[in-house]
Amino acid sequence: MRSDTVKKSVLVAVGVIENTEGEIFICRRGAGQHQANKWEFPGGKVEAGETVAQALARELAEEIGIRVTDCHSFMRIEHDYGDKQVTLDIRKVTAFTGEPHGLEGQPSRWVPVTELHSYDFPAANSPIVNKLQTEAGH
Ligand SMILES: Nc1nc2c([nH]c(=O)n2[C@@H]2O[C@H](COP(=O)(O)OP(=O)(O)OP(=O)(O)O)[C@@H](O)[C@H]2O)c(=O)[nH]1
Ligand SMILES: [Mg+2]
Repeated sequence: MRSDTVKKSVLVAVGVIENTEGEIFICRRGAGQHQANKWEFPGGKVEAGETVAQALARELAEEIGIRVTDCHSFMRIEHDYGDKQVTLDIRKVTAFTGEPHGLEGQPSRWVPVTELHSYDFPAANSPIVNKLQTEAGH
């Protein structure tokens, strides 16, 4: 890449959705997607004119059919995959209506925080899993 070329980062709204048992909802990415077949926290790209909170609400309605009623900032991660640079703005979703399920045919499940490390997530996600485990006292 030429040294005067500035790589453009894709801003992504990501939801760490927690239930009352302290489990986290994760989905599996599709075979044709970037970071194919990895597990992820649901979310997607922030579109022009949207705030991160609006994008998160839209993505979680579209992908897993819930309505977010309470969330707060959890962390922000910049990561360069080489083929793509992403900025993940991660929000912890602590209240919602509806029961999350994969509306786009993607596998999904609730996972105890202590088991998250055994799932194959994109490399950018490691700090998220580490912070969740630290917060849970593990
Ligand atoms: N949703 C989500 N995206 C992630 C995570 N970790 C991570 O690196 N990403 C990256 O963020 C980027 C955008 O996410 P996305 O593919 O869900 O975007 P989207 O829902 O708008 O998808 P689309 O392009 O199929 O419409 C992808 O390059 C993906 O690899 C994660 O935990 N959740
Ligand atoms: Mg998505």
